[in-house]
Amino acid sequence: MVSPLHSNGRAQLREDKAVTSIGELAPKPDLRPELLLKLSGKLQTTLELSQLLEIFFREIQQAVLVDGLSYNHAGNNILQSQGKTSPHSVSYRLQTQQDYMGDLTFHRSTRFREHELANLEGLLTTLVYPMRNALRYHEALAAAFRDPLTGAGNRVALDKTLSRELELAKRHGQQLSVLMLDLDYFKQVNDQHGHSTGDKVLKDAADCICSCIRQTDMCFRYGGEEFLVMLSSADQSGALRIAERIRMSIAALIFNAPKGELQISASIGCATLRGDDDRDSLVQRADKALYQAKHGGRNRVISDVDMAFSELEQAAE
Ligand SMILES: Nc1nc2c(ncn2[C@@H]2O[C@H](COP(=O)(O)OP(=O)(O)OP(=O)(O)O)[C@@H](O)[C@H]2O)c(=O)[nH]1
Repeated sequence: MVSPLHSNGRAQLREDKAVTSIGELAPKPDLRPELLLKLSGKLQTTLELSQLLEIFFREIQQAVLVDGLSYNHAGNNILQSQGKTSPHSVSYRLQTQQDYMGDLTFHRSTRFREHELANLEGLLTTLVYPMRNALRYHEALAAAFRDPLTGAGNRVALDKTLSRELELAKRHGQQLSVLMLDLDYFKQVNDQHGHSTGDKVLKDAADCICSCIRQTDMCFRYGGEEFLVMLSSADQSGALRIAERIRMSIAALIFNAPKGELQISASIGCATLRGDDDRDSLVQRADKALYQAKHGGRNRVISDVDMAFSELEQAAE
């Protein structure tokens, strides 16, 4: 089903018009069956959402000239666009009886005429099922890279992402920092409050970390109660600031466990990319700093630079 959402220009007439099928909209589409057949065939050649939108945007130009196309699926955090935005736009919601498949907006410098809107609606019917398949593929891929308990990235995602980001940071001379974070005395949480409370604590700690970082940063579950946070474009002082914010936010969490209120803390090791680093050396320095934070009493942040200083001091003694 394709439902008009909102629009401007002449298409404004359609605002709030609830439709249950294309057939209810007047006028009827004026599209060559061969065009629809060809478009349908091309849309079935890919499961990649961006490619699907690219094909759709390119092929519909034969029937209706459009400057740009944007696609938004808030639930899946997807926002994609083709071409350019223009003053006039018309939006449609794509859905079947079972699935919501996002909102699509067409942009143009001139108003859409009624027969063009009817044609767009006709063209959109070819997109519904390929879009559903592309979304399922997208969700399956996302699930393969996500830790099911916490929603953080898993180790597979970490391996892929960190190598890529490290290469990019080096090539563009940008900063990159990582935080290695471990919840303190987590075994006691499980032992005293039960495993399901432990699971809840892990999930809330991951949410808490994500709420302290930017959208371009990423949080991965590294192991049981250990997380790695990748901070793009963050130098040492920026990374320390974020680490401290995370530490304080986790310490402020209050859990209503069956045996009463429970609070937790986290120790964090922080390392910033150096010229001679590879993925392993960067992570190892963050891990070493985390070890220091644990041995320094826990609930604290230690950076690789602090660690280097204390090693120098020890050597001088
Ligand atoms: N509930 C729950 N517990 C987990 C999960 N993964 C690992 N754990 C537990 O996390 C605990 C980690 O314990 P330790 O490695 O001794 O660390 P700790 O008690 O946090 O002590 P420090 O790190 O030294 O502060 C173990 O009891 C694991 O069973 C999980 O997915 N859910």
